[in-house]
Amino acid sequence: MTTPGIVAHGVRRSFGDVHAVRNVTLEAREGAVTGLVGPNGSGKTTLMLMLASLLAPDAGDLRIGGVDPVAEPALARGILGWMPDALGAWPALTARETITITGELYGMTREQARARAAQLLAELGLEPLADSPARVLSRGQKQKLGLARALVHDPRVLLLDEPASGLDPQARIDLRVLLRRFAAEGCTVLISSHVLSELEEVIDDAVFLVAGETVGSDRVAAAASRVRTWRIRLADRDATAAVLPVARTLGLDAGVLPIDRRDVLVGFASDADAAQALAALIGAGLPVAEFSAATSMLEHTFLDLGEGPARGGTA
Ligand SMILES: Nc1ncnc2c1ncn2[C@@H]1O[C@H](COP(=O)(O)OP(=O)(O)OP(=O)(O)O)[C@@H](O)[C@H]1O
Repeated sequence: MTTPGIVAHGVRRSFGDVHAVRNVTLEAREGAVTGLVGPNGSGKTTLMLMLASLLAPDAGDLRIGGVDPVAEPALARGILGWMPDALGAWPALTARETITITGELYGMTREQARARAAQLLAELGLEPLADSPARVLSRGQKQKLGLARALVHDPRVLLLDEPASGLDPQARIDLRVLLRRFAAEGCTVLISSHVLSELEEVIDDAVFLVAGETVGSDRVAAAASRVRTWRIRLADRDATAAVLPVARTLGLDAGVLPIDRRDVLVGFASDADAAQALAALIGAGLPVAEFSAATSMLEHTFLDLGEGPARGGTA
């Protein structure tokens, strides 16, 4: 395999009787952000560790920027940046020292590493904490330091395990901008997250992992195309009063339409059907104040693949 970006083929890894990764085949393109989506315990971290050359697979092939992380871990580590879900770093070192030493471990001179640390501290908004020991940083600040560490040697491939957990809304937006810029420069990003709505805003592609196995594209397409629920709200009445005119206009039985707070919920098989229904409601003179999908496409697909998600919250 010589394809740049990230490639995994038939990858397996067990811990005793636990088959953490049973059969993973995926490709994450260069110049794109790929989301790794799966429920708790589905094998995401195990897979990331193997890609990061920190855990050997029992079977299968891996390539990071064309390099085999099993056969050539040092070469692979020069290409990839790895951000684990929790920063396991030296608590007594300051943020600046942490980044500088990491840079030196990647072969930079002290001067180069210091300059890079100053640049990353500024870019990630960590300057006010640059000289505080890592142990006093909040969870979100530690996440930023973990990201700085992953970026220190200017990697071409970025592996991020739950990078947004603990970040405030502004920091999440900054992370999104940074990842998009990284991809626009031709790099490869693989990112796992439980916050599907957020992931959807940053990714180009998604890979679904269920019980240690990547889900094939036809199964994903089938899940994505199943009936999806939409929220409909009328401006001049509450949901109980809206059910009847909405159902009548759409030719549905009012008795079977669920209500959620101020919204009437209606299932549509496709975006085209939803668009047609919206046109019908407006055509009937109903004051439609809201007409939106109740779940993001990613969440909808994930739910339909038969697993419960960790919705909305962070890990
Ligand atoms: N070192 C280990 N020893 C034994 N079992 C392990 C080890 N690491 C992971 N596992 C098991 O492998 C499975 C996959 O774990 P993994 O951490 O890869 O899942 P995950 O998808 O990252 O989960 P989460 O979303 O909760 O972070 C789980 O059943 C876990 O208990």
